[in-house]
Amino acid sequence: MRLQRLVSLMKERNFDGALISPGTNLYYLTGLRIHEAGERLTVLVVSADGEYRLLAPSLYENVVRNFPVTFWRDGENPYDKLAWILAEFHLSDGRLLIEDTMHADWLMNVIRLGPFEFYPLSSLVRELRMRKDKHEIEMMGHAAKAADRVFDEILSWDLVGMRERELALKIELAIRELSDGISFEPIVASGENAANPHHEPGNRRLRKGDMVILDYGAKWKGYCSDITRTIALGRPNEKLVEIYEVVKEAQERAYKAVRAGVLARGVDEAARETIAKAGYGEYFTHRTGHGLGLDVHEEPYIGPDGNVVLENGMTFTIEPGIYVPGLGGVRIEDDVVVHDGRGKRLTRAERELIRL
Ligand SMILES: CSCC[C@H](N)C(=O)N1CCC[C@H]1C(=O)O
Repeated sequence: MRLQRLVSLMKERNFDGALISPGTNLYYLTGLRIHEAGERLTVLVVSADGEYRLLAPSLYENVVRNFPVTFWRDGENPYDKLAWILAEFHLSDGRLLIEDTMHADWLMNVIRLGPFEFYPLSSLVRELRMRKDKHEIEMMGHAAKAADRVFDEILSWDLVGMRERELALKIELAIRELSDGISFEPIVASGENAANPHHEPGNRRLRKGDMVILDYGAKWKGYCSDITRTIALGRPNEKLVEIYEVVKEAQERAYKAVRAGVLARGVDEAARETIAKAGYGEYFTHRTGHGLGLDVHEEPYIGPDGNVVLENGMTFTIEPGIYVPGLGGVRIEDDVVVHDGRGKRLTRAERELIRL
């Protein structure tokens, strides 16, 4: 059980306890899918002795079953109950791991409960989550397939004249039809807007001559995909067509650089060098990729500072891009798993330039 693996790591690294609020770590460790209950304190308490208990609002009485839990009702002070659980688990001081995304006001109340030293939970859980098991990779495969299928659908739509935000909504609906939901709000960046890697889709209408960046992802049983394709409408500027080929080459070289045993930054270097040699180094303004799993951005990060040694079972994106202000941009992204010592693409949509 994953919670037991966390407890072993806690013992090994001299942590006394952990407080885990709802999110992907709680889901990963327990299988509990608890939606954020806003301001109502919800937290899993884990001790290095292997005891654990969820403290949750009574709203969840019908949701949390077969799991050790203490409920609190509106009108009660949940921090009194948290203090009792901590006392029961002999956690009156010491080194506590805290979920990185815990609300600051919850944390401020926790701080008052004892002379604890706080550490980010991610410092331990990242080591577990970075290495995916067979089941997780299978789920990511499903999420990636859904993304590929959505791309094929997009190609059948009448894109010229559509507003970026309309297309983003259509993409979102198509993803929801084929999967459990979106990994993040789709990016549709057309024409000169494509020079912004995180462009928020707006009212601009797609027109002939545009290069359009489409970046979106699907979820399957909590696991994310994340794909980017750049397509041409009509006949775009020749410079952008040249840029497309450079980005495609950079993406392929980075993909080929994936090996178990190499540093993540080696993969980044392969993409960065290709783009720099073609003269566009200053226009590649972000890392080459990021780990992918229950979160759309997680370890291992594939950037110039990526010091994780790649291993079988690690999953991440490879997504170099070139962004020229006033002209536009190109990004090509696939999801990759390290399998049998090498990279294997999970997303397989067409990578040659498609002209519609
Ligand atoms: C979660 S929104 C961005 C999704 C996108 N695929 C992405 O991860 N990136 C786009 C530009 C670089 C990269 C990033 O690191 O943010």
